[in-house]
Amino acid sequence: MDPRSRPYRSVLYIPGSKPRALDKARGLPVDAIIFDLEDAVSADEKENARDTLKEALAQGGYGQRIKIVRINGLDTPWGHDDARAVREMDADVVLLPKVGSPADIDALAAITGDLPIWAMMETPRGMLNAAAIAAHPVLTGMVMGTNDLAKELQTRFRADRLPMMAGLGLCLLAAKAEGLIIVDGVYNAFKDDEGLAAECAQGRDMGFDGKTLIHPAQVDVANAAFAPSAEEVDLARRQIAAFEEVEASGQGVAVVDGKIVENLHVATARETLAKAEAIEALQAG
Ligand SMILES: CC(C)(COP(=O)(O)OP(=O)(O)OC[C@H]1O[C@@H](n2cnc3c(N)ncnc32)[C@H](O)[C@@H]1OP(=O)(O)O)[C@@H](O)C(=O)NCCC(=O)NCCSC(=O)C[C@H](O)C(=O)O
Ligand SMILES: [Mg+2]
Repeated sequence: MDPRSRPYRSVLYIPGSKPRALDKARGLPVDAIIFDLEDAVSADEKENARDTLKEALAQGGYGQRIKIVRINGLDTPWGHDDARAVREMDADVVLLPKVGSPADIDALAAITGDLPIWAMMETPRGMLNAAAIAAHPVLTGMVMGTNDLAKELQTRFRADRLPMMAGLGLCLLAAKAEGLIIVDGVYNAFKDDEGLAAECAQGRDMGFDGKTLIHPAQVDVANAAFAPSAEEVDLARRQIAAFEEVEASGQGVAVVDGKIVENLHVATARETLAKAEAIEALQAG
C-alpha cells in the first residue's frame, strides 16, 4: 500500500510503563500507537518501562496498527539504552524527541540502522531546520510536539493556535516537500470533545494526516475528522467521472457543482478514494 494512502488518523500515546493501558490499546480502533518511554514516564520508571514495553510488543496483539516507539533523547541518561533496546523490539518506527537538526537523526540512525525514524518537531531550532530534517533519507514521518513548542515559545493557549501557526506551517511544508507523513500535536483537555473536534478540523484543513492523542476517549473524534466524509467521496467519484467524459471528447476541463475540474483535481479525487478504501480495508481486517 502507498504510505501516503495508509491512514494515520489517530495516533495514540501510551505510557510504556502502564501494562493496563498497553493491553487496552490492543482493542482500540487507532491507526497507530506511540509507545512512550519519554515524557509520559517518570525518571524512576524509565528502566522498568523499557522492559514492560519490550514484553508487551513481544506478546503482540496490536494487529495492523503501526507501532512507533518514542525513546528518550540521546542527550539524556536513558536515550542510548532505549535506542539499543528498540532494535530488539517488534517496532515499525522509532520516534526521536526534540529533534533540532539532521545530525540528531544521524546519531540515532547510527544505532538503529535501517529502522525508519520519525522526528518530534517541538523546538524553535527544529522548526527553523524543518526542511533539512525532513530531507534526511531515513526519516519517514514527523510528529508535532505542541506542548513542548508552547513551552519553548512561551505562548498562551489559544483555541485558534495562532502562536503555533508559523511552526506548524514550516513543518507541514517540509514534510509535504519530502512526501513524509505528518501528524498534529495533542489536545490536552481529553474530556473536551468539542474543543478536540475543532482542533482536529483545523489540522485536517491544514493538511495533517492525523492527530496524536492521549486518551482512548479521543479516538473516535480523530478518526471521523481525518477520514474523507461521505460527501467528499461522492464528489471525488463525480469529479473523476465528469473529467473522464470531457477528456474522451478531447477537452481538459470539466465542471462539477459549478466548479472547474482539471487533472490536478482528479489526482486529489483519486487520493481521496484511495484513503477511503484504505480505511475500509483497515476496518475490515
Ligand atoms: C491522561 C491520563 C493520565 C488519564 O489516565 P486515567 O486516569 O487512567 O484515565 P481513565 O481512568 O479515564 O482511563 C480509562 C481507561 O483507559 C485506559 N487508558 C487511559 N489512557 C490511555 C492511553 N493513553 N492509552 C491506552 N489506554 C489508556 C486506562 O488504563 C483505563 O483502562 P481500564 O482501566 O482498562 O478501563 C492517561 O490517559 C495518560 O497517561 N495518557 C497518556 C499521556 C501521555 O502519553 N503523555 C505524553 C504524550 S503528550 C506529549 O508529550 C506530546 C509532545 O511531546 C508534546 O510536547 O506536545
Ligand atoms: Mg514533547
